Amino acid sequence: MESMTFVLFGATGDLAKRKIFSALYNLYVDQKLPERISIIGLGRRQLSHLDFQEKVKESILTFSRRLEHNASEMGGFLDAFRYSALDVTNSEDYQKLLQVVKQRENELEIKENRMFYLSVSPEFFDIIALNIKESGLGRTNGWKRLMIEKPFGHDLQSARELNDKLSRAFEEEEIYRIDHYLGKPMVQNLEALEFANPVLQSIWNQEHIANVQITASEIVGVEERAGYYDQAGAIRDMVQNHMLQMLMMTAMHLPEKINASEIRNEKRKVMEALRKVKKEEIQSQIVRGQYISGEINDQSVAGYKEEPGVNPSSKTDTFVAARLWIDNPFWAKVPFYIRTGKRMKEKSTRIVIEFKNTLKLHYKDNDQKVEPNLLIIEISPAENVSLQLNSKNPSKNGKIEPVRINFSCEQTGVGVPEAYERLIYDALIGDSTFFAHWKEVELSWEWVQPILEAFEEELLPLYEYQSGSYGPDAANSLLLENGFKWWLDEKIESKDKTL
Ligand SMILES: NC(=O)C1=CN([C@@H]2O[C@H](COP(=O)(O)OP(=O)(O)OC[C@H]3O[C@@H](n4cnc5c(N)ncnc54)[C@H](OP(=O)(O)O)[C@@H]3O)[C@@H](O)[C@H]2O)C=CC1
Ligand SMILES: O=C1O[C@H](COP(=O)(O)O)[C@@H](O)[C@H](O)[C@H]1O
Repeated sequence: MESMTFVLFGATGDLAKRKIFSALYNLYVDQKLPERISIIGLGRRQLSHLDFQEKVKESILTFSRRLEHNASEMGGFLDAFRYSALDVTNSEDYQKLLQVVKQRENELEIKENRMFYLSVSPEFFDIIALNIKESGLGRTNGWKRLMIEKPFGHDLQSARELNDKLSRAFEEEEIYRIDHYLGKPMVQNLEALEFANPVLQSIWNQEHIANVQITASEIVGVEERAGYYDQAGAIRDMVQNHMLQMLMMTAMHLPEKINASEIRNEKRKVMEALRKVKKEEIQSQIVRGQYISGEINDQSVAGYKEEPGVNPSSKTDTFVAARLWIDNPFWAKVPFYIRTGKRMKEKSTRIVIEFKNTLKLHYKDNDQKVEPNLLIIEISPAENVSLQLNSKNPSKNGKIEPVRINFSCEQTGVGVPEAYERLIYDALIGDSTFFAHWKEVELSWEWVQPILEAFEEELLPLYEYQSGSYGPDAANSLLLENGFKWWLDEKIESKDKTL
């Protein structure tokens, strides 16, 4: 790999501490960083290089997936780090930064390849890009790249404005928009699952599939992020990005060639075919909810409005479910259901593909209930693929019962790279397959925009749901109306109450 400089804005922040330093360290230990790399951390506070290196070390000891550390390896890694105090709004600080970058490039004989990682509040994304351009940091005779965290905009207009500003300093192919769900091994595996298995490929369409269900449920509540979350809600925090990315990865068509631009092209086509929800139809296609107090794992937890920092009369959605239709020949009659929520019964991200149940007809004259075949892709915390088939149970007089066949794909553990490692590595080698292209982001905002407006205009109810439940009952009705149910939910919980 070519030598380079990695400039980290927000190096004193939470994300750097919990994810980025460990990811870089693990890449270093796995020999996936260039031999010569200069890593420059930035933040407003004053820190010496040594203090900063000590902070990096502490983060790694606390958060790295590795349990054992070799002292000389750690020393070699920390040696790459320098710290420079910089206020992102102060253009003179970028001149100082340029000098530090150049000095290290000279010392280490590093090519002018520069990666800029923005792990700071999104309000700073545009000013930083502008200053990178104007200071000369972006004028290199190597490559330059920008890695950018979410959220990318607050709505369609702000996302477009941000993109316009970024594109004055960086070309689209130089921008790596992180969606950490695209770094999850099983999301990356979706592509192979379909395309590398002709048996699945041949039935991955509306002729054989009855519906697709994508769930991302969380046990945690809003935690310490009320300031951000109360303005965002589940629709911006999860649906606009992670849920729609999972939908694109599931529904995209096999490209002629499997490479970044072809895959992103196919994903874009899915979004272009995604039927827009008209405002007057939103109430019948979208369900929103907010958690109230309840019990999770035998612990009482507070309701959303009682959480620190949340407006006590907040109407923010902490749960969203939706029925979506993709108007193309592959998926025309297949409903896609998505749901995501905080303070739900379990932490589970999964995709369930329900196949059409033609067997019902054969068994209609006897008492036999035949369940449909399911393909269950568990993304996290378990990573697994299983197939639900039907089989005779000899101990029950040959009664036909569903059985699950597991193809264990467990990819966790100390030896397996985490999402941030995969994504940072891909960006370092210039592979943008698992980053969100601007077109995907824009089309996602276009789909979400009328829903945001309907929420603001109170065009649909905000259902309460108890913490520790599967969300409001109305989310079950979305499926029941088409004769389906959410698979893998143990039972349907209490009746809904509107706020
Ligand atoms: N934390 C997480 O788990 C996740 C975070 N993200 C995203 O990552 C980004 C960073 O989040 P997070 O680390 O949690 O945020 P923090 O608030 O913990 O850190 C913010 C960082 O920005 C720096 N900073 C703030 N103001 C300035 C300024 N004027 N000039 C220079 N530096 C400044 C701070 O440094 P100092 O105080 O020294 O100035 C600090 O290093 C955000 O976009 C967030 O949405 C995305 C997914 C998950
Ligand atoms: O981006 C986000 O994702 C997390 C959930 O991520 P996961 O990897 O734990 O499934 C969510 O908690 C957070 O609100 C959101 O900003």
